[in-house]
Amino acid sequence: MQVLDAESNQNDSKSVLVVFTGPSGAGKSSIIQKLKENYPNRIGFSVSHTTRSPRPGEQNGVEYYFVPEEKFKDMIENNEFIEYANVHGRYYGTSFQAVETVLNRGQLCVLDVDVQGCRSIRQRSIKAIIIFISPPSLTELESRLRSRKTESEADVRKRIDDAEDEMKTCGEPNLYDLVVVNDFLDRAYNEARTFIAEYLNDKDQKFQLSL
Ligand SMILES: Nc1ncnc2c1ncn2[C@@H]1O[C@H](COP(=O)(O)OP(=O)(O)OP(=O)(O)O)[C@@H](O)[C@H]1O
Repeated sequence: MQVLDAESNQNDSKSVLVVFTGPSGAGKSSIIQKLKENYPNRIGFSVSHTTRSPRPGEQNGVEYYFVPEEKFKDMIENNEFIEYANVHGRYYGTSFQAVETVLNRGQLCVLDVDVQGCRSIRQRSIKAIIIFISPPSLTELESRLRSRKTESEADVRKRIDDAEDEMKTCGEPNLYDLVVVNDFLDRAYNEARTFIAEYLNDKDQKFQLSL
């Protein structure tokens, strides 16, 4: 995985936006975590904007850029977001600027985005690799969510319901570059990693976010 190992040589430090998506509990964070562990200097994360209030200890520009709703809406109007969502009345978004900051460091910018966000990325013709992480089955997904013990019973049910719809998007043409079934974590991780490395090997030009 030479191209993923490249650290110091500027010419080898190719950058690309890598988007992971898929149902809650499918294993996106687990796979991203392994990429980060194995390629600590190659993987970067952009700082998102949000209208929610900072929690104790959170700093503006570190965990998030904390902005008033008016400012967030101005940014939407000005097309400054690659994707954004309103979750329980609070806005969250990934700005072009934040992603470019990571890409300009010669890093891969890794995002975890919902299916709607992926559609937005495709509609805007943003150059990105989009990888859908699929659970082996909904039964296995449910079992993993329960074992994680981070959700209430109602939240688990909601996630399983949403997962059924999200899984249907796997068959949509031109939405995802790769669908990885996360049966065994190491195998799924290797499949995603190999795909990214091959993409980087293919593209000689410096990565440009906009067409
Ligand atoms: N291949 C696997 N086999 C068994 N368990 C797994 C596998 N991959 C991940 N898990 C476990 O399943 C649970 C869900 O994984 P993870 O938190 O990575 O999902 P996620 O897609 O990031 O979810 P969310 O979108 O809710 O953050 C975790 O407890 C994780 O340790």
